[in-house]
Amino acid sequence: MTPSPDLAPDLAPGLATAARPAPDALAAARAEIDALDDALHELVMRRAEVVARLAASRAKTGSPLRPGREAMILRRLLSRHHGPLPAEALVRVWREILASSSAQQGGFTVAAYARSPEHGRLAREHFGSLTPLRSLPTASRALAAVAAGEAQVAVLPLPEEGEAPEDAWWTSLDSPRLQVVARLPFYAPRRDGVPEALAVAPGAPDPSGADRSLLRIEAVADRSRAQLAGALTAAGLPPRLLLLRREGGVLRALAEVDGVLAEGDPRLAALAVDRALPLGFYAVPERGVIG
Ligand SMILES: O=C(O)C(=O)C[C@]1(C(=O)O)C=C[C@@H](O)C=C1
Repeated sequence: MTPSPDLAPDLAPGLATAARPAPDALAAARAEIDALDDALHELVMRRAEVVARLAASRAKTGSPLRPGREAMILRRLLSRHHGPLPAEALVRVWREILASSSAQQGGFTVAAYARSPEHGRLAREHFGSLTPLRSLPTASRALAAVAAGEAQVAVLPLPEEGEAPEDAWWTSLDSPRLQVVARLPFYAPRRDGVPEALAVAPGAPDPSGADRSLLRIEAVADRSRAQLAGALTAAGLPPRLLLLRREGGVLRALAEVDGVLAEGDPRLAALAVDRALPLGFYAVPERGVIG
């Protein structure tokens, strides 16, 4: 006779015991989880109250959104993180907390030029699942939404060598009015081949302690990549990356340099080019350990 499915565990009692904890062990684990959830919930509510007090005080001026401070918080938590919870899950939880914390201080809308679905997902994951997100068909429309105050931050694809002219948003970024303030994703150990994005917002970002800046260079006379890199290095700004575009007799380059670079920096005066405009900076993303 074939045993009924209900009777099957009795035929392999060892297996049934291993798969299911004894009822009292299950109840005890759940009671412990309930107590921990209550403790976590208390702390999350207390955190939101501190943010509300900060918002009500005049201690903070400027944008509610502070990507540099957020990066410092995440780096600190990642450096103390251990145990079975994946670091990516920790970051996802805190991205939601930080996004709602910014929203608590006045609310914000993201304008994303989602060139691919992955770009849209990057914006959503970074700025939280509850944040209003407008998906716009071009980079210039996303930037215009921020310039008009309809959105507080634009998410745009990371610049690439040889991109289409309409995608090369950095060539016309109206800095220092709008500046690059973050690079997305902030934490991504397993993102090989997945695109990255930059966030652009009004005004200057806060330094995070480990930052990289973007600098737009214009030169009327043609220069080779090596000549431009040499000029930057001679001015104390060795480029980590240099994108070049030649359009209408003007050479435009985008240099990525270590540290914080802002208008008035003496290294800019030492730079032998026609025009050099800092476009903002971002916290160096944490790439974590792959595995
Ligand atoms: O530190 C601040 O300025 C805050 O507003 C607090 C807080 C946070 O929740 O920790 C919220 C939003 C900012 O983007 C960064 C940090």
